[in-house]
Amino acid sequence: MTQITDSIKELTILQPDDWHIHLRDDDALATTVKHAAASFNRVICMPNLAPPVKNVDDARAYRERILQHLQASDLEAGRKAAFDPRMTLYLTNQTTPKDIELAAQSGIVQAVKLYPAGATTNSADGVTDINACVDVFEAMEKYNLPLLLHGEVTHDHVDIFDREKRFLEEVLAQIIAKFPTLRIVMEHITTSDAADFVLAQGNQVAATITPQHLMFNRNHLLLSGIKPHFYCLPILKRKQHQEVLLNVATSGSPKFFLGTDSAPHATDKKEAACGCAGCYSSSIALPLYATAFDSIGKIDKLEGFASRFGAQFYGLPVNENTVTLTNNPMQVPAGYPYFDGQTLTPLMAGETLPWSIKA
Ligand SMILES: NC(=O)N[C@@H](CC(=O)O)C(=O)O
Ligand SMILES: [Zn+2]
Ligand SMILES: [Zn+2]
Repeated sequence: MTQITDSIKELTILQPDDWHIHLRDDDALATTVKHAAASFNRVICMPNLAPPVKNVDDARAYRERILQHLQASDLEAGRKAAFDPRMTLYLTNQTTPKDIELAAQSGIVQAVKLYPAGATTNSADGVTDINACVDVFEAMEKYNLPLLLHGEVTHDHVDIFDREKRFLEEVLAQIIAKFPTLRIVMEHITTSDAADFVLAQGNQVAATITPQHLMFNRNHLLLSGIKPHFYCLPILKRKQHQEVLLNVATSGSPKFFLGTDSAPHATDKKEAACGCAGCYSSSIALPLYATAFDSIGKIDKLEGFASRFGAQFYGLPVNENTVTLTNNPMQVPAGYPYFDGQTLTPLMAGETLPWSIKA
């Protein structure tokens, strides 16, 4: 499907899906849904609302709120029909096998998300003891519902840059050993350790990769003044890790696929003495990924990563419509209007990207 024409530098690929996005709720949806639906067909909506999406009823109600904003938006009819928010349940210490059974039968819940308690934004209700989840993991195996992981340990004494690596050894390896057929996605991987770990497992274990972890490293966050819009969790790592992530994302391995982790926080919540974690990228995600892939001459690998491998992992058909990216530069907006008069600052605000979406 990938068509590259050297002279005009255009790339037409099957419509991508975003397998990890935060749309938030209520008034925030007026901004986030429009941006997501402009680029993606299926999106996996993360459940870390306050309160979280804990069961099928919550998921169904949240999905309805999302779809209402889609109808209210100015999208043309074709895109409306294709946009399909897929829901996740937030795993808590109280989640039961029955919740899993109902989720699997619902037709709208695509996966279950595990946040170690305290690991990231709105994770206070997350799991405190993985051993208490045994019957739930068994049910997920039985009903073939994947487990999505925010893969970081949370002990105070573990350095922030080591938390993902420690999770692989101390938590993920145990889960895989006990539940060998459970399908697992390590979300937003940030290290060569995670890439190697995922590669060493069977096909039931995969990973998503964000645009920021492909394009940036901790120098971008911390050198020449702290840059709050590069702050997300898991935190950006060393350049060596960035390079490995870019290599595996462009390798053609179906274990790695697109998940933006687009995580909106109003500008004044990011540019603050105690700034929130999360990069907003959904509106410019395709130009960002195209720029990252093209930076090492691998733009031809974008379609697999963005439009095929995620669907394949989740057992869904690939999309039928296409999107064309062009090597015409675009300027990233300085900000977007957000609810209650706030603004939202995207990743790379005000900067120029070499790739854009063809109208
Ligand atoms: N990635 C982030 O830094 N933040 C996400 C939560 C998450 O995905 O960990 C958010 O919801 O803000
Ligand atoms: Zn996370
Ligand atoms: Zn996330």
